[in-house]
Amino acid sequence: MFIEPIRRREPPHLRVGWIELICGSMFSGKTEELIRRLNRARIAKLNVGIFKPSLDTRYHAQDIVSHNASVIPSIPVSASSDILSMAHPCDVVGIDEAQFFDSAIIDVCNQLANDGKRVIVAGLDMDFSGKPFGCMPQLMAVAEFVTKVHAICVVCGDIAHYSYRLVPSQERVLLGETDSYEARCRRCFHLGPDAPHREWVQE
Ligand SMILES: Nc1ncnc2c1ncn2[C@@H]1O[C@H](COP(=O)(O)OP(=O)(O)O)[C@@H](O)[C@H]1O
Ligand SMILES: Cc1cn([C@H]2C[C@H](O)[C@@H](COP(=O)(O)O)O2)c(=O)[nH]c1=O
Ligand SMILES: [Zn+2]
Repeated sequence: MFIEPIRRREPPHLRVGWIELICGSMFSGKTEELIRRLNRARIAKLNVGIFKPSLDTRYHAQDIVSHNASVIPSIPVSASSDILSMAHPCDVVGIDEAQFFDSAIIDVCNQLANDGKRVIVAGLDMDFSGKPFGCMPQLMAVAEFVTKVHAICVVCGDIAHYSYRLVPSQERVLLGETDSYEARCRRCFHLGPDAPHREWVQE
């Protein structure tokens, strides 16, 4: 488990900020981990701002919702630069689905951290074809802390770090959940549509 660096209450001009990145495949627990860290910051009575790309309307237009139904309210933004002005009063800034943001998100995160804020970003590190997704490689490079979380392969039960797409679209952006994607390990990702899904074992 990630142990948060202590957020001391220095005067704003003395604060040191940083970037934490939470990455992994779909269903790996990125959003749960983001919500966990943000809730702890709220318990510490810090001013927390939470943002997501407005195109992510999958579960809810405004809230961030995990596959396990944890929820936290957020502000949907269409351009990453919108976060800069809105996050001005915040001590802690949470950003979900970072892979969907434009490349300016890297400067935005750096500016927020340079301004003394704790910036916690979650996003998919690879798309459905196994290629690095958008701004994620650059965010990994500039973050002080990177946490890679893993799902469970729904074919064989091993650790999964790929998001296998079940539908024929080749568009990079295709919102969905278990209707359109499966978490798969390296071996089962390459088995394609004929992968033999393990049956439930009853003891
Ligand atoms: N194949 C899977 N592996 C692990 N967790 C899964 C899987 N399928 C569904 N889940 C559920 O998804 C939850 C994680 O959801 P979430 O935090 O939204 O993940 P992410 O943001 O990485 O897509 C898990 O706690 C679990 O309840
Ligand atoms: C692999 C992949 C995923 N997406 C979409 C599908 C979901 O709407 C989000 C990922 O959400 P999660 O919180 O990580 O489960 O991204 C996509 O558009 N393209 C892809 O290649
Ligand atoms: Zn597998």
